Amino acid sequence: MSVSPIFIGIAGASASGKSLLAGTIYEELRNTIGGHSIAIIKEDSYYQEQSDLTFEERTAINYDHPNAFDHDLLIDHIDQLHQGREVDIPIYDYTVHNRSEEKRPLSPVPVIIIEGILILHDKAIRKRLDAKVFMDTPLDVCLLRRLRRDISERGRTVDSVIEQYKRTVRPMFLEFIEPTKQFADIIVPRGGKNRVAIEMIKARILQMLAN
Ligand SMILES: Nc1ncnc2c1ncn2[C@@H]1O[C@H](COP(=O)(O)OP(=O)(O)O)[C@@H](O)[C@H]1O
Ligand SMILES: Nc1ccn([C@@H]2O[C@H](COP(=O)(O)O)[C@@H](O)[C@H]2O)c(=O)n1
Repeated sequence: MSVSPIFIGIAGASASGKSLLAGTIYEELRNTIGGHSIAIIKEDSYYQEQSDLTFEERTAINYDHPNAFDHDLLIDHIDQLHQGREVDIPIYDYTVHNRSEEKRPLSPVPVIIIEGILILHDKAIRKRLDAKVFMDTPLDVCLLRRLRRDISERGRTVDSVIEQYKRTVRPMFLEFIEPTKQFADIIVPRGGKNRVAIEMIKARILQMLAN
């Protein structure tokens, strides 16, 4: 019998703790429902393919605008998984601002967490989610965390992180990301280590699985 997954969406500013929250729920639920019962999809995997552009051209792109994502492909993958079919998820490489050659096959599993800055922006995605979470972490905290992470993990410099923050990250957060808080079922203050929020989301997932 094929599985029709439950989809949980986690949105919020860059470096607000979406990946940490998703990873924590994943690790802790694995112990309860089994490792083959839960998976994470990153919206970042669906940044537009842009091999036709030079590295300099790709560096100049606004990666915080909804148009930077191929949401149609993400929607198609959600629907395929919903129908019990395996999908090939692109793998994104931030250091070159492009998809890599490889893909990650994902079979339908009972619980799929989808996390990304604009996961609640698109109505067509929202209506496919069974629960919607928004990380409400203060922007100054996000900037400090992003600075550290992007330098150690995404090949960036202090100057490039600050320049990008002023040019796109902050303005696009205010224009496109923060307004999606209204669509959330659960708003998580402080970030990915909020224990009460983690327990509540896990309990809700287990309840949905039982029904
Ligand atoms: N509550 C927290 N306390 C300390 N560090 C955190 C916390 N939440 C996230 N981080 C760190 O901040 C960085 C960004 O978090 P991440 O979960 O990757 O954010 P997002 O997925 O929203 O971009 C990571 O290095 C992560 O380990
Ligand atoms: N080539 C890229 C692609 C994306 N970004 C930034 O990533 C942020 C979203 O990812 P999070 O894990 O931080 O939620 C987004 O704010 C983009 O600015 C990038 O810097 N380079």
